[in-house]
Amino acid sequence: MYLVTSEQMRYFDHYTIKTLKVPGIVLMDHAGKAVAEAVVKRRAKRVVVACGKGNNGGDGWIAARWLQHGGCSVHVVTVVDPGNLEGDAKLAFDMAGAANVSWNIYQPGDLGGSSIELLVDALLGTGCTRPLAGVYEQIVDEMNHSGVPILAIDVPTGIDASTGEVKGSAIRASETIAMAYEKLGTAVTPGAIYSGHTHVVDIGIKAPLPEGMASYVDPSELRQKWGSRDALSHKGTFGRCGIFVGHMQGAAILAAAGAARTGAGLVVLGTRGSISLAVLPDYVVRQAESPVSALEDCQSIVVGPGLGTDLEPLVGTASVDEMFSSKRGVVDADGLKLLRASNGLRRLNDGWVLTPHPKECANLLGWTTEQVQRQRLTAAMQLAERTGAIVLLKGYRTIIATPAGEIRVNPTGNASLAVGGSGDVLAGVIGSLIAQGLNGFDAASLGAWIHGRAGELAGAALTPISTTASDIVDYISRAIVTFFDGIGARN
Ligand SMILES: NC(=O)C1=CN([C@@H]2O[C@H](COP(=O)(O)OP(=O)(O)OC[C@H]3O[C@@H](n4cnc5c(N)ncnc54)[C@H](O)[C@@H]3O)[C@@H](O)[C@H]2O)[C@@H](O)CC1
Ligand SMILES: Nc1ncnc2c1ncn2[C@@H]1O[C@H](COP(=O)(O)OP(=O)(O)O)[C@@H](O)[C@H]1O
Ligand SMILES: [K+]
Repeated sequence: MYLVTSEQMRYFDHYTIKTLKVPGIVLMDHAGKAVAEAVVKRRAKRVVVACGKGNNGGDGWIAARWLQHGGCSVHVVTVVDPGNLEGDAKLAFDMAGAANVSWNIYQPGDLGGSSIELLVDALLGTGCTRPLAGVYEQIVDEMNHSGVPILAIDVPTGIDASTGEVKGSAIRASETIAMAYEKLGTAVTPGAIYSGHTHVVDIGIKAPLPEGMASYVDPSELRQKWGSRDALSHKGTFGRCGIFVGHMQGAAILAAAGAARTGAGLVVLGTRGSISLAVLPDYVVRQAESPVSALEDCQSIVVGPGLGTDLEPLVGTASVDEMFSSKRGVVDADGLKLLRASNGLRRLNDGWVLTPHPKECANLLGWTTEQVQRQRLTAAMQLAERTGAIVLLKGYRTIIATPAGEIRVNPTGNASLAVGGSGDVLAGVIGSLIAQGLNGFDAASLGAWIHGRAGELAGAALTPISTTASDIVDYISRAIVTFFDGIGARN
């Protein structure tokens, strides 16, 4: 499912109106009617629509007209004098006025009526370009404190529709009705948290899609690229995934388990010393002067899980430098510190996937963690551009960014994954997919999807409270079954 920016949405609107000759008011009528239908579905009978000065407000006036038409008790509170509306929004107001929709210009306290069952946010949509102030800030705060559920039209007011950033106040909606496409800013956090459930409605927009649009990670797209196993395949067909074992061996073994469950032909634990933990016979253990030489023949290397902080002996060694410049794989956790210490984030190839959590991302960029969490999309894109690698920024609605600026957002996963070792499993899963031949972007996307779904399934069966990282590994197989849902697992 595509996720669009404000700029792309403006182009789609423009193309539909100018090239396909569909008048803007027709699109707005479809939009307003879809909102009214969503309100009726919620069985709300007493509704207040808060309208702003742009076309989002126009959608609100039209929704009010349709609600009135359907027998609902509806009232509009507007933050601008309707006499100052322009274009389609003015037409929309005229239509609502002719239908005798009641309205008044917003006065603080207007929304205190205890009989209101639903508020509709038609204040600002994709045109919101600056932090809310004045009357917009006032009404948004009043709506948020009213205790009444809010349905947002297109984008909750105050969210940057392109980036998900919230620069000041913003509407906290329980539901968002998105016109034509979901906006990227309501798919990623923090915007996603303000949007509640987002439903997309078709309002008749049509235009040729530009290259490289952002999207949710989509199994139907990735099923074409991964999972088929023909009769003549052998373990060599599915690659060797190497795990660079450092001092904290438990994390490395979790990564190995994630890699094995995701189908690498062989999982190799490369170590300088010996492995003191019990290792399942599913993995091969190799000792060498450097873990890198033990993993020489691997198609991907997972560096970080269990590496430990004693990086001094590794920094600047020829084998580590050679690994970052010529191999492919995953860099996670302390591997990210090793990468920074080794090459100061010099350019990697996009066969490498960096998997920082927000604090690690902040350290790499020289930002604060709060800054990363406020601007997750920008952070992921900047790190990808700076390093030349694929960046997977962890957390709810994990973002996967390429150096060229392509974006995918992972829709799976919940707080069941918030447990030590969960990230180690993810690194192994992605490393396994790279070893099987997927490119870094697809491997990171599919890995995040499978890992997230495994966490959801484990949490549903075992409760999110008691799900462990090993449980996530155990549910990877079931996650893969749901990945192939509808067509059954490949032979
Ligand atoms: N014909 C079209 O273009 C259609 C537009 N649609 C709706 O129109 C919306 C986009 O309309 P607009 O481009 O008019 O944008 P908005 O309705 O979001 O409002 C933009 C206006 O608000 C001002 N503004 C921006 N940030 C502000 C802030 N923080 N405080 C106060 N004012 C602020 C801008 O200067 C501009 O005047 C979409 O989200 C969608 O709901 C849909 O009806 C489909 C058709
Ligand atoms: N609330 C959540 N919703 C979705 N995914 C989550 C949530 N909390 C954690 N995760 C996921 O769990 C993993 C945690 O990784 P990380 O922070 O590296 O943990 P660790 O270092 O303990 O293994 C990441 O993939 C992250 O996206
Ligand atoms: K809105």
